[in-house]
Amino acid sequence: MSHSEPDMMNSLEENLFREISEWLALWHRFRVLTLIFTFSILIVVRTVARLRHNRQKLSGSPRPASPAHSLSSAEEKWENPVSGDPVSPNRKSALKSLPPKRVIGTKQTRSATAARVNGTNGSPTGPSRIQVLVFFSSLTGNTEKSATEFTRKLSASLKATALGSWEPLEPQLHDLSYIDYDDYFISSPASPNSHPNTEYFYLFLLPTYNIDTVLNTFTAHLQETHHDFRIDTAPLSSLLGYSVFGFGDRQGWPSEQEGFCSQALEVDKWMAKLTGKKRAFPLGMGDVSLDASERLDEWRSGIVEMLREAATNGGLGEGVVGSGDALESDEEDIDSGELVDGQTVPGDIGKSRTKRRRVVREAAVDDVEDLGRLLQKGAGDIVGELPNHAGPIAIDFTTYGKGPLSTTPPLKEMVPKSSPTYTALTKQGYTIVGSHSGVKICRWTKSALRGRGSCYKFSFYGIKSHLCMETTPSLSCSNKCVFCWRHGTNPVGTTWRWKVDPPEKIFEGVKDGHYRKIKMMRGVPGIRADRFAEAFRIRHCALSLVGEPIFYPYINEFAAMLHKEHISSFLVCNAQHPDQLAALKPVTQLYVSIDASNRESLRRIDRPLHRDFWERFQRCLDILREKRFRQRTVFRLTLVKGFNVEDEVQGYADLVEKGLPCFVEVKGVTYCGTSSSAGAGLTMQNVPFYEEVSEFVVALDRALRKRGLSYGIAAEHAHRTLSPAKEQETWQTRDGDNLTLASCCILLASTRFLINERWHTVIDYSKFFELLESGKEFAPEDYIGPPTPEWANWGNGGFDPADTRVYRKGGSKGSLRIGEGVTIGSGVLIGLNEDEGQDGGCG
Ligand SMILES: Cc1cc2nc3c(=O)[nH]c(=O)nc-3n(C[C@H](O)[C@H](O)[C@H](O)COP(=O)(O)O)c2cc1C
Ligand code: SF4
Repeated sequence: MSHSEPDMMNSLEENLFREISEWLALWHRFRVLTLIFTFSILIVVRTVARLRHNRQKLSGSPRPASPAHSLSSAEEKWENPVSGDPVSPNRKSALKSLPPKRVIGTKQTRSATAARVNGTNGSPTGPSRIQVLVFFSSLTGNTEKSATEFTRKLSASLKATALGSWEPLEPQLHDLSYIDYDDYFISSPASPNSHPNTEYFYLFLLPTYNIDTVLNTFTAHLQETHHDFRIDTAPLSSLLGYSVFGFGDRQGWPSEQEGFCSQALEVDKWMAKLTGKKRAFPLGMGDVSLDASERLDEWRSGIVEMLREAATNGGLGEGVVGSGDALESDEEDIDSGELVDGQTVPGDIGKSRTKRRRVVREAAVDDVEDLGRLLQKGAGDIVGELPNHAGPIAIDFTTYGKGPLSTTPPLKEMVPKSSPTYTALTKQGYTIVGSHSGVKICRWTKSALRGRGSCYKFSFYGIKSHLCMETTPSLSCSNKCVFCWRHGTNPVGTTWRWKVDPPEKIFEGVKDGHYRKIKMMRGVPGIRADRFAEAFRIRHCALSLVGEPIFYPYINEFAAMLHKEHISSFLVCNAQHPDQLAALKPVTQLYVSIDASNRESLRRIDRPLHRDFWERFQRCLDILREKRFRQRTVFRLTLVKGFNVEDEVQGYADLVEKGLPCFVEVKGVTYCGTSSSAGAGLTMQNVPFYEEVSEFVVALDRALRKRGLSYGIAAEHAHRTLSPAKEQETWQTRDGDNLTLASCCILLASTRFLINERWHTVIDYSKFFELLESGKEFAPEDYIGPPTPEWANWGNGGFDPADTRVYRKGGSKGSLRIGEGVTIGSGVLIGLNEDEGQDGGCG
């Protein structure tokens, strides 16, 4: 039987209808699942695509035009933001398709940097180019205006400065609101292929806002980059360097603690981390309502000078912690305990000190016993040369009225470069100049550079520590004092038997050494740009470092050179060379160390080499008495408990009566923890507490009055700590270095300096030079300056309120003695050198 055509059609339609119904039923049954699945797939695909896009930005997305940047005509064409090479549109799309890139910033080693600069690492040599990038941000336009002007001036200065073989490129200005941070702050720009030796240098000009601005985003970016596990912690370490200048307003934010320039500080901190501490110049700060443009000009000059030096030396050169040496890896935060001078990190303090002591122990002591051995061994090696001076002679300071020696032994250098003494002294931070002079910056200079206080000479006499150079033209002396912080490494002797360097050589050498040390401070966190700039004009010289300055045969010529450059002179001698003291021409202030009040005590403390030491000492007091109307004279007393304090007040009063000094400075001994001091029986128990020093001064004052002598307690510089009995009153300071130090000095003055019931201990330095240059005789009263500041008067502490006292974070509440060592980490007791812990200067 066959089906008709309409039947067949019906059956087909039925089948189709059934299938559609089944599909619809299936759809209704699974539609939710299907939709979810489809959306999931779409989301995954989209996320992957976005991720790929973002990672490609690391290697090269076009940089959006910056309005400020367009000030420079050099930036018309599109460049590879990393290398700076021009990129064709085709190359751009090729860059986009690159796979995600891991960004690696290599920490530069000294040798690598040198090799890069010299082209000895296989990279092409040829003249280097310096590309300065100036980044700024601005809300109300002030910083933008300053940055534009700054860049223009910088460009002119760079063109006018001899940068050796380095070619300065036109500085580029970038507004942080418009650039892509990834282009500049994830890795250092690479040199363009056409100029493989391009060095990049970043400058930042930043205002501070306590409201949310682009700077918050920027600092967050720096912070994230530092912490990003895909990126090395110092990815910008191949920059030549960086520096930051902040604009703030002291009217609303008077101090850094209250937020002045806080965002510039923040950026400076993160950049130090990202560059591996390549802060090439200190953070500058300017008050927009007072001195911003002046400070900015100063800062610019400093930057140009630094670049000039970098060009000359082939890099930033040496620096102390945090100053441009990528190898330094300790924490940026100074409060975490950075030893500025010792290049030591907290955990290493014990180790480093131990090492230092070992070096010192290994160093042979050039003391009097060694002299014979040295002379025998090295006789005839070295003959001194004194161009323009009276030839090398063996000078015996210690014999009276003798003619020249009949036989002149061949002379040798006091501290030859090859000697262990030289090694030990340089390790301790001295710069040895010529063969017998030294210079070192003391911790107060560093402290003042950070705005954290000057030494007692500022409180008493108006000397700013960052303008002060501490030096000696003779590392040798004729005592072996128990408290000497020379670690027994210095040469001693009763006669000068060494080659004599000419004063010009010493003068130039010590200035150069001092400035070099100051320069090395440029990258230390907290250094104030204004003080840093000022520090390159020495105004004072403390001739007191170690040794005996008047031992040097040309001390008068040396002092004259200081005075010619209007550098005041404070000279400390140890009262063992009366002839030289008598022949000394006026200095700004003349000191004699009074280490004991009687013969036996002096013998025990100073361990003098001269047999007639007490007679010499007495003669020096007579000479000082004679000089008291021609220059300011000072007794410097160093109290050592158990040696020269107890029952000696009357003895000291006798000495004051004999010498009638203008001033008596009293300080407590600093324990230096060396084997020499331990060998002499000196321990921490010999270090007096602050109130013990004060009690002594009060008793001495009383004793002087009883004798009818007109003296009074004028001033103090008390970085004090109190004894455990007064522990609740204890506060601890941390001035500059990482250790909490106590330091105190109290000044008794003759009433010649009490005018209208006010002490006048400060010096009028200009007047001093004027009087000196007049050639006429003058008296100390002729160069008295303004009254001693109120805050320095006895009982007021002596800390300049304009500076910032820094309290140690989490510091122990226990009491430290003056100059006491502290126990750190592994429990090593660290002795402090006097120059680290106290007021520098010998005696
Ligand atoms: C709202 C506001 C907040 C500020 N906050 C601070 C501050 O916390 N610390 C500071 O030193 N200056 C502060 N300043 C001062 C600015 O940093 C200063 O005026 C600066 O020159 C502004 O730069 P600009 O004009 O480039 O935006 C503030 C100013 C304003 C208007
Ligand atoms: S301690 Fe001495 S060297 Fe240091 S700043 Fe004071 S005076 Fe100058």
